[in-house]
Amino acid sequence: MHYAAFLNLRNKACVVVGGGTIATRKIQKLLQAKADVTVISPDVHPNLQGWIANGLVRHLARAYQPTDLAHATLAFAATDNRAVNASVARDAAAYGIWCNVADDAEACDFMVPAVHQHGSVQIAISTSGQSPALAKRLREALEEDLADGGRRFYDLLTSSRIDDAQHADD
Ligand SMILES: C[C@@]1(CC(=O)O)c2cc3[nH]c(cc4nc(cc5[nH]c(cc(n2)[C@H]1CCC(=O)O)[C@@](C)(CC(=O)O)[C@@H]5CCC(=O)O)C(CC(=O)O)=C4CCC(=O)O)c(CCC(=O)O)c3CC(=O)O
Ligand SMILES: NC(=O)C1=CN([C@@H]2O[C@H](COP(=O)(O)OP(=O)(O)OC[C@H]3O[C@@H](n4cnc5c(N)ncnc54)[C@H](O)[C@@H]3O)[C@@H](O)[C@H]2O)C=CC1
Repeated sequence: MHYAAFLNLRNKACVVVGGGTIATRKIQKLLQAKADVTVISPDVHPNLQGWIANGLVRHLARAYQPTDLAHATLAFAATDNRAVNASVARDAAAYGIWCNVADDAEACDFMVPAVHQHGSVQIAISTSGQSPALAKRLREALEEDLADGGRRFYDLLTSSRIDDAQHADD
């Protein structure tokens, strides 16, 4: 079982290796958290290109080098090359920083959950890395229910309140 936590990444140096679809998804969430993002990749996804042009993301347009992690707080290995991702994870460990590895749940120091957000409330869903597609489906089911009035979700909250009250009487 992993330890669930919400990170304050404001102004923290986050280095993302790889600039494709998955890197772009991770970076979108990092920008929402006001992290200081550097992406290292010879080419980048069009959305990422826009953020780079707007000065929201720093881009090193080349292949990864081990010293790229020297001043990072967190590392994200998100290339389409397993060996490169494994090197990023190894180098991060040598620098004593935590690494998310997009193609290897076992190698992750931390994993990114599926998140439903409403204002300052966030509901994060993880399957402990066992089924990311299920985490996504659960988030979508929650969002569909909430868009439809949230009856199932509120029923669940109410029933757990009753359980809590019963336990309090024990
Ligand atoms: C361990 C983890 C590491 C990490 O990335 O943090 C990881 C790992 C892997 N994902 C893989 C596949 C897919 N992942 C998704 C989607 C999401 N994956 C996310 C998180 C995580 N994915 C972490 C565990 C989270 C947990 O605990 O459950 C989400 C929740 C968050 C996010 O990425 O932002 C986001 C949904 C966001 C949302 O919509 O809410 C989809 C569907 C899609 O993309 O539409 C597919 C195709 C699935 C299919 O086709 O079945 C593979 C195989 C890759 C390969 O070999 O090709 C690996 C590698 C492995 O499993 O070892
Ligand atoms: N964790 C997750 O949620 C998911 C993970 N994946 C995994 O993520 C990996 C990446 O997927 P996509 O983003 O769709 O691939 P993609 O092909 O869109 O992007 C790969 C990126 O890696 C870059 N790259 C390749 N070698 C590099 C190097 N040596 N240094 C720096 N950058 C390098 C490329 O320039 C490209 O920008 C896939 O291989 C897959 O295994 C796939 C689906 C979901």
